[in-house]
Amino acid sequence: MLGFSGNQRILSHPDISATNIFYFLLIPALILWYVYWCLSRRHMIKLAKAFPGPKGYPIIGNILEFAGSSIDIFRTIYNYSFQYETAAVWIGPKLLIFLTDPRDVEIILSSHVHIDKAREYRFFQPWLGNGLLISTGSTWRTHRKLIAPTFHLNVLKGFVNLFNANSRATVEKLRKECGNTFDCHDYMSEATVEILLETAMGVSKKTQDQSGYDYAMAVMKMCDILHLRHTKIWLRPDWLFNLTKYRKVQETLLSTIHSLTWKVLKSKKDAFYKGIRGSTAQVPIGIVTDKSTELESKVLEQSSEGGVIFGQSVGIKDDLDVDDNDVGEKKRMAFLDLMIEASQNGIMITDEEIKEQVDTIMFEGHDTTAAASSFFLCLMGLHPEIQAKVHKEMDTIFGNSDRPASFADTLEMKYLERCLLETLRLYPPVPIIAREIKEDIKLASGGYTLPAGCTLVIGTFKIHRRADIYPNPDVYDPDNFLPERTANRHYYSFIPFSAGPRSCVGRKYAMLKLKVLLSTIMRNFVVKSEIPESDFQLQADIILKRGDGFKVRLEPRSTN
Ligand code: HEM
Repeated sequence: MLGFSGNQRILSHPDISATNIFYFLLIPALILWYVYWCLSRRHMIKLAKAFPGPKGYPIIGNILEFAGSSIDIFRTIYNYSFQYETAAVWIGPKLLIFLTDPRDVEIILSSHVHIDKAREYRFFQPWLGNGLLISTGSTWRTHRKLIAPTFHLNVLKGFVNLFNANSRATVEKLRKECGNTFDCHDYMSEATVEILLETAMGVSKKTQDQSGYDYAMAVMKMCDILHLRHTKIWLRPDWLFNLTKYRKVQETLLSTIHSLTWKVLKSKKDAFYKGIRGSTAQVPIGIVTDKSTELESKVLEQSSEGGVIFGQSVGIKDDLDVDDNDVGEKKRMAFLDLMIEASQNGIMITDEEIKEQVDTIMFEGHDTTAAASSFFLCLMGLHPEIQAKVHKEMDTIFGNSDRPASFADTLEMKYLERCLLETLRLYPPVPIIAREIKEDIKLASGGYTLPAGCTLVIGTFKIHRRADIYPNPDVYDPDNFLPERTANRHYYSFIPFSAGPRSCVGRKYAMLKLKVLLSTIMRNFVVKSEIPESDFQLQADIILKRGDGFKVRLEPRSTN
């Protein structure tokens, strides 16, 4: 009673309100928390101090420099990369360490331990669930083992007819744009979504009442929201994000995206129960290409010996390069066929988990290749002399024939492949890779040690433009990928598909599909482009794109 009346007296005192008491206690509590927080991070702060990097303000660090649009942020980071090869940057309490030395990158990417994605990937969770891109630990290991063989070259060869059919359909759509200046990215996005549906997912694009275009647009807008959450600190906590308009927009976009994934899954399961295996998409008459040739077998033989296939994986063998003998007949299935078969045969994978993997492959498999092919076309338009060599190669392989490209033809597209690799060097669709570092790691360069608890950012874009690795690093020069030039380069100095155990599972799929799609386009058109590379407005919202659009003009090729 006494206490109650005492409290009452204090609270009714004109100068001591409940609010005053709250602030009176809050301030020391905050100071105590800050001191505790600093003490608990002493080790990280000490190791971070050894790194070079831009000076920041107390508490907020360098946050103000990363507050602009995605184009501004990209420019800030790129400009800093000239000042600092390795840099520590504080975004409020968060420590980011940027690496651009291939020797340091190798330590991280080749490791089977440092495979955890940065916390920022959690923003993908409502969309991709626990799919391959963001999962970790035993879930990731089990699913990676299941999924990697579905992108083996022997599976991919079976997709060539569908790659051709869809590439021809794209050419017919593009024909209507002849003479106009237009953004080719929309066409590339639609094509890459539809190709994925018909190949890796094995369903006909015609069974979807929603077009690949709507899906691609929803994915693009979802990436915008995720990018906002990465760069605007107030959108990071879920409870604050949920109060904003973006939450509602995200829900609508995810409903478009997930409705396609569920439809794909249902359609594939229906086919499975009817005993249908393989893609249900029809290959138009006249598209079917020749079976294996001598050249094909020779190159495949080389590939199983040393991973020599599609230039970018020279000398390194990973889980996509398993020998034919390691992959039993049963396992040689396309992605979704295998997922469904596995779930029916007692392998513990639920429908929800399959759906998360479908979402992951659909996202990773379309937006990346759409960006790569759009950059490729812009660069062709800007370099007529290089384009002429691509045309010459096409004429040498196909003559005057308009036959579809066979797998063996793609192996002969050596110059086009070099142009593609050079495009991925200058404009890697995934411009950075981020990891959560759980233990201190000694780096190879500069005597630095990465502190446990930091977020590591591998600057692929900058690594690809290091003057000590690539002479004239900003110049588009496909000869950078001549065998004699690649032979002496550090393997981790070209990592558009990442590398090591968490490398891109779809890299061979991507290269084969891009070769068929781009060769079909190049056989039919001359590409023109007026905006010089120095005026490209690069923006890195998850996938590297041009903020100003991928503007090109097409003219029909007279030889066809
Ligand atoms: C030019 C095209 C592509 C590029 C440049 C690319 C690049 C990458 C990169 C850099 C990563 C690692 C990301 C990270 O660690 O944060 C990655 C992972 C991944 N990519 Fe690709 N990708 C491409 C095409 C594809 C395709 C066509 C597919 C599937 C059909 C695919 C499926 C995946 C998956 C599932 C992962 C996660 C792998 C794992 O964590 O185990 N990608 N990709």
